[in-house]
Amino acid sequence: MGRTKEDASIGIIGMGDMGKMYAQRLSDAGWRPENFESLKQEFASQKGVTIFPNGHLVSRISDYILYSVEAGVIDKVVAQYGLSTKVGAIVGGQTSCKAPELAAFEKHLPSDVEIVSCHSLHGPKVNPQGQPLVLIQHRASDESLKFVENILSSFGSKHVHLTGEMHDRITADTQAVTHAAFLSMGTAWHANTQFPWEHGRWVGGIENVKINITLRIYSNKWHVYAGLAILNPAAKQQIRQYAESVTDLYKLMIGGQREELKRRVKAAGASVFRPGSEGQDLLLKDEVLDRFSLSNRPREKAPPNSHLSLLAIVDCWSKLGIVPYDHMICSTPLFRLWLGVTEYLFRNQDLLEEALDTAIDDSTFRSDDLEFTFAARAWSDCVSFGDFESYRHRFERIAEYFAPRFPEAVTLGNEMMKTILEKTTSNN
Ligand SMILES: NC(=O)C1=CN([C@@H]2O[C@H](COP(=O)(O)OP(=O)(O)OC[C@H]3O[C@@H](n4cnc5c(N)ncnc54)[C@H](OP(=O)(O)O)[C@@H]3O)[C@@H](O)[C@H]2O)C=CC1
Ligand SMILES: O=C(O)C(=O)Cc1ccc(O)cc1
Repeated sequence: MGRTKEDASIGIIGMGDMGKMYAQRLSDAGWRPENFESLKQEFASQKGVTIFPNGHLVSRISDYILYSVEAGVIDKVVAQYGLSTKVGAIVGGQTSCKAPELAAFEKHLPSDVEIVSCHSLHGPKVNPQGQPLVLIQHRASDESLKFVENILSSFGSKHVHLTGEMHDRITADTQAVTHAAFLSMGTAWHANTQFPWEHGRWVGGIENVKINITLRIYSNKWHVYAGLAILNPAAKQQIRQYAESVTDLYKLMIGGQREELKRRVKAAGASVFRPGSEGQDLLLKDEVLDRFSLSNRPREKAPPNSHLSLLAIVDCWSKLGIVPYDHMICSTPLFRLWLGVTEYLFRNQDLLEEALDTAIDDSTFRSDDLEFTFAARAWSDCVSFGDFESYRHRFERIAEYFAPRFPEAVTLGNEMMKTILEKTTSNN
């Protein structure tokens, strides 16, 4: 078709956080994205960006059109603008779950339109340099794939080529279950009316990661997490298994079944953290993690914690036959942190023994773990029922509780991510 990136016109439909990030980065590189009227002001000084009042005007003049809207409305939005797509253009989407996105493209786009979708595996505030960027050549020539790769090359991201189906399976393993764990932590703290940074029980590196990531998620938009969990069929099963693992381990803890608990957790650990990996560097180290505390309490020795959330993720991975290291190439920053803290616990035999003995002998964490168990099951039900409104309600109620600390948590969380990400690239 003879398109070159120099004279290509790039259209973005959905100028939210991700759409704006793409617009800024693509225009820096000399292309033109667009959107609607209210953004004119914001982008007035950004060279190469034209804001249009609607997706029809974007679609009819663009060579590559990227839908960056909420996953739950993708069908409606493509139905709305799809027929205005320029003849012979390429269309893609940025939603976090590809099955509904690709189905919407197939259903509503004219047959001369090619489809190359994408997914930046990080949030809008993370530098895309070196982060994974999934590309899906769904209905397109090799030449058109190259054209899109060329356009997005200015991000400096690592291109990962997958089918839509592979993408959804991997992101269910990496994203959906990770979010379920942190959402459950926030729910449990809220249920016990705790702000964890105000307690001596949650000090130290692992706890800093738990608190900062939980607040980071709740300070974000609910629909991002709801969409990628509810619309991805593989996610339901993963999240359900996580809730079952939490419940089973909690029952062993309150039943005082020390030997059975140790046997089960260690067997799961052996299948996830394969023998022979002992000599390898840990993804995260305590001196790094210790720096990022929301608490102004003096740093004491971290008190023992049962770490139910971490024991359960390893049990869950083991039950589903998931080896999380296999997904590093397609991992998000949060997943790498989550794997990092889990590995930190499981590759330190003393720490793991201490957590397991604490779970049996020390009742300090019982009520927290009880609420965590309820929370994991409730999030799993919410996702299984496919209920966006109740997801939104649960999410926003808890977000409101933590909101006063968001500004501080986001600043600290960004710093923590930046430092830790330098040490945990997706190559690890
Ligand atoms: N945030 C993140 O960390 C990441 C998000 N994603 C995915 O990217 C997509 C966008 O997410 P994000 O930018 O965070 O969410 P936002 O809510 O910030 O952006 C979504 C945007 O789509 C717009 N929109 C909805 N319907 C239409 C329409 N008919 N015409 C034009 N615009 C429309 C919304 O406008 P309005 O507000 O006016 O309704 C909003 O600006 C989602 O599918 C998400 O899953 C992918 C990677 C990371
Ligand atoms: O890193 C994470 O898991 C995030 O929460 C940010 C995020 C959210 C949605 C995506 O589709 C990709 C990245």
